[in-house]
Amino acid sequence: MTAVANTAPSGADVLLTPVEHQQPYWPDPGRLADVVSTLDGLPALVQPDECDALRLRLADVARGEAFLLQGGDCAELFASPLIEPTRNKLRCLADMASVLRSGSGLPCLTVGRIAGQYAKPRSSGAETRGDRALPVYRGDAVNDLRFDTEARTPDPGRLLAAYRAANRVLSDIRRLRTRGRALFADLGGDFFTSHEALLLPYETALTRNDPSSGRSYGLSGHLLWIGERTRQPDGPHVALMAGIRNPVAVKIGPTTTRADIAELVELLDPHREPGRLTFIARLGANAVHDLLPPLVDEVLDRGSPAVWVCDPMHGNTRTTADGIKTRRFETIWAEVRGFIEVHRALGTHPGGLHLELTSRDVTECTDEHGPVRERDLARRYESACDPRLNGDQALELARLTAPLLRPGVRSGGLSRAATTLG
Ligand SMILES: O=C[C@H](O)[C@H](O)COP(=O)(O)O
Ligand SMILES: C=C(OP(=O)(O)O)C(=O)O
Repeated sequence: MTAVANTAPSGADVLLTPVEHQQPYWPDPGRLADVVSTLDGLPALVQPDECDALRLRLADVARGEAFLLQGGDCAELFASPLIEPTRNKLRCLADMASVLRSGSGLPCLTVGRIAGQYAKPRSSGAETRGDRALPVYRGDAVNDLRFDTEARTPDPGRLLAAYRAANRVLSDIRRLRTRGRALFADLGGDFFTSHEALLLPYETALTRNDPSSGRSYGLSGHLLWIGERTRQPDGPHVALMAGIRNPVAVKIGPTTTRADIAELVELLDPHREPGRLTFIARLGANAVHDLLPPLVDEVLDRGSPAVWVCDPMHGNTRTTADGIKTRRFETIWAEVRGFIEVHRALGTHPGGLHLELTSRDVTECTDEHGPVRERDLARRYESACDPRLNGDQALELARLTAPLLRPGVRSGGLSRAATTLG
């Protein structure tokens, strides 16, 4: 497959030209080619059998026999005083998983937005401060958050730095697995990585053939997802994910149609394999009741066993009068509740949560009944991109969600899919 890589036109045009498929303009195509060839020669970050193991665990979720907790940073950073130790990230997910498990009676599968979440799709190519416009920050794998021209210029060398950073985090996870028995017991015995497969040159370089099965795997992470902005059925991201054997997910926003869902199912899971495909709905608290049912229905009509996960973050972002991007805890919770209600009404399984969160005591999302009001946001706003739940908010969301998972039909989606398949 040919990776799409945008190269810069010239000068200020870089700021103004819309980018294709969310690929940054790399000003030095020769350097990009060198980096890709270096990445081609580096060892895979994860192994095919680990991806297969996750697919099997996700099949349990597809059958309604487990719940998925997927969470972590909006944008991981290479290095910064704000960087959170891997152990703390895993502990936060482990605490949530314990609460979800004991409250719901279901096993909880934990997957981090971790060890690869270094690239961000953006709504605009430029960020303007005062009278100065620069390329927007697209994640540490592309450019630097600092607002100056050099820092914001996409640098292909950062793709190699992303590989090294992911490798370091994976080493941390492996070390914790050996030494942190209690931590891994709370995580559910195992832990998997995931990120948005956004940067095509990077993801293509880490797509490898597995000699034992003869199949291709995306070996930059266990679960790779396609974002809401790059989920076009005829786009390069869907084509790349269609060609790999990993479990894959697709984020779906409010403009998603039944026809989109139908095409995505055919392209990404033609064999209707439980655990292969996950839809991550991020529809917004106000829209979930109206928009989700026809999409779930289309999945059922297709005989697809796709897992349904709720991302209550990305459909509920707002900007304060002071220009701070935030989300209300109450609205996040309302979307989770709506998502579960829709699935209960349809007899399908509300399979999981996908959250931007941190164990750190940040003030990025407001909570009307907790300590973070709008006036507090600037106090400890550390995210490089979107607002995350802090440790207390994340645990509270798990506490509220768990009891709603207990009653109800647990195998609706798959059993209706099986019936349709005859
Ligand atoms: O995390 C997701 C996206 O990258 C983010 O929501 C885009 O934010 P923007 O609208 O500020 O570009
Ligand atoms: C960009 C993201 O989400 P979405 O594609 O749903 O906007 C994300 O989860 O980082």
